[in-house]
Amino acid sequence: MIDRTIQSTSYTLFDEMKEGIILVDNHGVICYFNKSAERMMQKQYHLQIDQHILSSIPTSGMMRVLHTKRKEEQKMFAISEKDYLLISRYPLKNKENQVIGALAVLQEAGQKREWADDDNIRMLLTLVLQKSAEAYVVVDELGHVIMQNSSYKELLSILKQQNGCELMIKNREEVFQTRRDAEITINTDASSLHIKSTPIIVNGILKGCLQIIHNETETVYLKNELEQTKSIIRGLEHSYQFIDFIYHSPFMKFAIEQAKLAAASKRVIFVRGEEGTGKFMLANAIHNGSENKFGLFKRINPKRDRQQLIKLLSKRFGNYKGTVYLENVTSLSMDEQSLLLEIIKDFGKVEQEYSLRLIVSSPIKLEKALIAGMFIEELYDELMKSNIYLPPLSERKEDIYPLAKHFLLELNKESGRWIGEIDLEARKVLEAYSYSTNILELKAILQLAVIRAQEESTVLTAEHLVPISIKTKKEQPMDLYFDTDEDNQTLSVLVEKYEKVIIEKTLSKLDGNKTLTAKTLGLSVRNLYYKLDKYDLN
Ligand SMILES: Nc1ncnc2c1ncn2[C@@H]1O[C@H](COP(=O)(O)OP(=O)(O)OP(=O)(O)O)[C@@H](O)[C@H]1O
Repeated sequence: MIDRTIQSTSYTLFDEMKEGIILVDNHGVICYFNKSAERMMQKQYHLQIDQHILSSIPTSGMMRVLHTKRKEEQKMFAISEKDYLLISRYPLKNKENQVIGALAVLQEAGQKREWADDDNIRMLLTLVLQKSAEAYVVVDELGHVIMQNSSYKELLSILKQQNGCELMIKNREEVFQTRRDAEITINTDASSLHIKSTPIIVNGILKGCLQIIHNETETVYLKNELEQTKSIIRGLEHSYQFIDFIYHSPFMKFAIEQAKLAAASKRVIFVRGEEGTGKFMLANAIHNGSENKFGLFKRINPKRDRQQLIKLLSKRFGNYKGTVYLENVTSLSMDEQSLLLEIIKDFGKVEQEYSLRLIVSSPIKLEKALIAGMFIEELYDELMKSNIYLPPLSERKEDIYPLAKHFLLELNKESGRWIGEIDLEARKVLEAYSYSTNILELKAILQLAVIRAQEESTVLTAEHLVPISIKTKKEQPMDLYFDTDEDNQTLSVLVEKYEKVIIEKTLSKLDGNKTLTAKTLGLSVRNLYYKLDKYDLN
């Protein structure tokens, strides 16, 4: 029970207060409430002395305070959907610290505010919008601007240039019609703006629209930068200059001179040459020697890079500021050839301004395809107008030795060896060899030779050039176990015997490497396996 003296002195005081006061005993029974409390509560609740607080206010927190013995300050309490009270509740304790009741102090918190009508909220919103890096504009249902932030104002000049204001209105009208979010992106070479419009609906009524403009120009710029950097890195991996070419032959000298001239012109260039003669290397050097050198160098193999090929043939590389290297032109279908012909003709037109540089190559003699009716004659004529021929190593033997020395140096660097010399016999062997894949094969042979050479070797000898030694030996009398005078042996038996010994010897010389053995003997790996099985050499 609440002390009677407290009661009498407090009640007179409480009656005068504008705050509402409600007092309950330790059981939660209402002992007192002042006029302010009655007035504040009457919209929803009916307070009555000697009634339990939960009968008057079912959601009251007084029982909790009695139980926890802890005060609660400035808690929001809803009287109706719009009206709120701020309530502080205090446990009342006697001298023995026993809870004898609880006191609630009620203050009016006012009405729940309408977003747009309330100055404070408007101020708060404006502050948030102003601080945002995104550009915002809020318009009412008639399209009048209610709020806009500084980022939006900054973007206005770009928006105006790009027809952006009209597009924003269109986007907003779509929102008004559908009452759903709508988005649009405005892209130009210089900038990219993404606009998102959201309806503002209050109590089911459309009040306006919030438009957020995200300036992606910087992102796009950074993306482009990244692409360019990547392309430069990619380029560096396979980047060639004219000075990287090793040659002594007049043929190559002529080809390089032609290529330098071609790099300075805008013509479509056709590079001809057998496999591994340096067509890619030359195309890349032309790119790096041209004004397109900062653009990407795209290599398109018609069989592998279908999408890129389609892009090229449908002229979607129009303003591409790099070089497209289309290799293996003979593998294009006739339809594709005629599209390519159209593009090449376009390049020839004076009025046609192509920033793209196009280099086409073919590893086989086009004449063969032409005679077989597999190549469009007009395309052949067009290509041949500016063709550069890279001869096979057999036609420029004087290049073999300097090339071999060059690759040897590279291999030394890679493997930490020092084979600085190629002896005379090895040189002769290298120069006499008939390379089927030209410089590619020369490189492979030297690679293997370095592996085979002793750790401390400083001179490359013919002994190290295994595949070549064998091929050369094939032309000369061979030190194989083979006797054609043997009686009672048919030719096929003799051939098989001979074949078996050759495979066995080659395999052992190549340290059991089946791929190289197959390559050296001109067999497919599958065929070699078949023969190994047949002669029980596994
Ligand atoms: N004159 C040269 N000097 C130095 N290296 C060369 C020379 N010619 C070619 N190479 C090298 O030989 C290898 C084969 O060259 P590339 O790939 O350019 O030949 P390709 O004719 O394009 O071959 P494919 O017909 O297989 O496409 C490359 O590693 C290249 O760097």
